[in-house]
Amino acid sequence: MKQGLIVFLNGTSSSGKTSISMELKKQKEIPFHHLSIDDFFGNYNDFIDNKFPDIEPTREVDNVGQILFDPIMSVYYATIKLFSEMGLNVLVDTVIDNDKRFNDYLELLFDHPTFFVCVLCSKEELTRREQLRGDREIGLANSQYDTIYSFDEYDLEVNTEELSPAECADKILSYIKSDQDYSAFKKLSKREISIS
Ligand SMILES: Nc1ncnc2c1ncn2[C@@H]1O[C@H](COP(=O)(O)OP(=O)(O)OP(=O)(O)O)[C@@H](O)[C@H]1O
Repeated sequence: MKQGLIVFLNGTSSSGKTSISMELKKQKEIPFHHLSIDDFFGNYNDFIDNKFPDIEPTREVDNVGQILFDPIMSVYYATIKLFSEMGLNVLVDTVIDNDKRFNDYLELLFDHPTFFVCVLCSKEELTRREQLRGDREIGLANSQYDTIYSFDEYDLEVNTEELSPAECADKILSYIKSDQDYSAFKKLSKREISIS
């Protein structure tokens, strides 16, 4: 049995990853599961932000985020891998916002078919979308920009300022159906992590 294809959508917040994922899920030719990091953190955002609506904590803990963050990421990684092992195609909707995270993904996916897609958008348009959405901090995408778009290898690039989500999804599907290789991820190397 073949491993499931991992379509890895890399782009800043508001670049359009979820919108493309929804279009890919809508079509029935190639079935996909959508694995969004936002869904994995959904229940825990208040803890991470230190907001406790009901009962106030009686002790201070500095690294609440860290205590929860790493285990949640591990569950996310394990789910991507498990789905692919089960022969299910997955849409990985996340942000690679630091080098350690990138190294984790490289280690996790090096022996799985990984289609690395750059979901690109200009800084001006990202800010415009943040203002329209109202549910993302203004400037978040710009603060992530240089790190997230620092990779020089992709199998495919989609520009969400020029193409609608449906057109981006079509481009991704055409690539998959063309039976071209998924080689970008394998060409990337682990990054040096500086310990300060
Ligand atoms: N191709 C596109 N053209 C125009 N607007 C778009 C396009 N793709 C997404 N948008 C708009 O941009 C906003 C963010 O889209 P979306 O939620 O898909 O981004 P995202 O990358 O998943 O963001 P996040 O990582 O913050 O969850 C939405 O308001 C959406 O309607």
